[in-house]
Amino acid sequence: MTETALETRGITRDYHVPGGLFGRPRTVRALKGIDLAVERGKTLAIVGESGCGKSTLARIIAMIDPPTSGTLLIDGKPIDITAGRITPELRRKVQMVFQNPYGSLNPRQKVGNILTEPLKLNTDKSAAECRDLAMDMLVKVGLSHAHYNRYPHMFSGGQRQRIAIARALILNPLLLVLDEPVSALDLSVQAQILNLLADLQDEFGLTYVFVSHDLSVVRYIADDVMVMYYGEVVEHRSRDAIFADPQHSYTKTLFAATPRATVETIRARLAAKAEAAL
Ligand SMILES: Nc1ncnc2c1ncn2[C@@H]1O[C@H](COP(=O)(O)OP(=O)(O)OP(=O)(O)O)[C@@H](O)[C@H]1O
Repeated sequence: MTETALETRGITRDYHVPGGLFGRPRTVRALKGIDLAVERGKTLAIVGESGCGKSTLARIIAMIDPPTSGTLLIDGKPIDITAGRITPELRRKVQMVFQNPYGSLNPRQKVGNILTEPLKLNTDKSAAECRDLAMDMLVKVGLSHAHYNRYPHMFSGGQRQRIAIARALILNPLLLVLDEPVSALDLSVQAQILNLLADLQDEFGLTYVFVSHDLSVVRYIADDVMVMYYGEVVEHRSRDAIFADPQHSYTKTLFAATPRATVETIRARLAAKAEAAL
């Protein structure tokens, strides 16, 4: 195990766009040489406007898509993402949580199956052991054993995202790539999921790459913040430094254009709710 859970060196990604009726085929360079490193147990937030390349980078880090050039290193080892080269052991180390908890869970599978399937496919644990691990994980993400035999449609958005997080954690990964994991949720539910992610990070020593366009969320969850603009990194510093004194003109514009509720507001609402319930 290395101290650097994730590193990228000069990652680029081109998309080939076929020509339309009048246009010629062209190549879009979505990532223009991304260098980053994330220490074990830390959270790197990636921010930037729509289309700057956040999701493209997230999918490369999660080994879902290959880069056009450059190197991805997981736990210090360079990864070859071409078909068939990712071993189950490597696949296990990086898991992804998506924005939409409604679309990312198979509606035909019970929660128990959703959680035990990765264990059955990737480990040689018995059915009973898989079931016990899934039950434990349900409790760790704030659900209960009674949820094991229910279907995803029987849950709220926040609960579904808890199931998606449980599925991501069941194989004991090193790194979670979270692509806008709370942006489809109500503000108070967002705060609950962010608190859960923070608790799980402490408990399991997880490393997070957290993609978000919401700076109040980033301020709450991140250790470091990387700002992207048209496929390039324009600023990458500690959260406190970047929020106190953004250096790049694009970062300044981005931060100035964010009148969203702060996490302090979310927290205050949660506290008020809890008080009201007493
Ligand atoms: N499959 C694709 N084919 C062609 N171009 C693509 C494809 N996927 C992404 N792109 C382009 O690559 C660039 C980066 O897109 P990407 O989705 O990574 O950005 P993003 O920052 O995640 O945006 P959003 O916040 O809207 O998801 C954009 O110009 C986008 O149009």
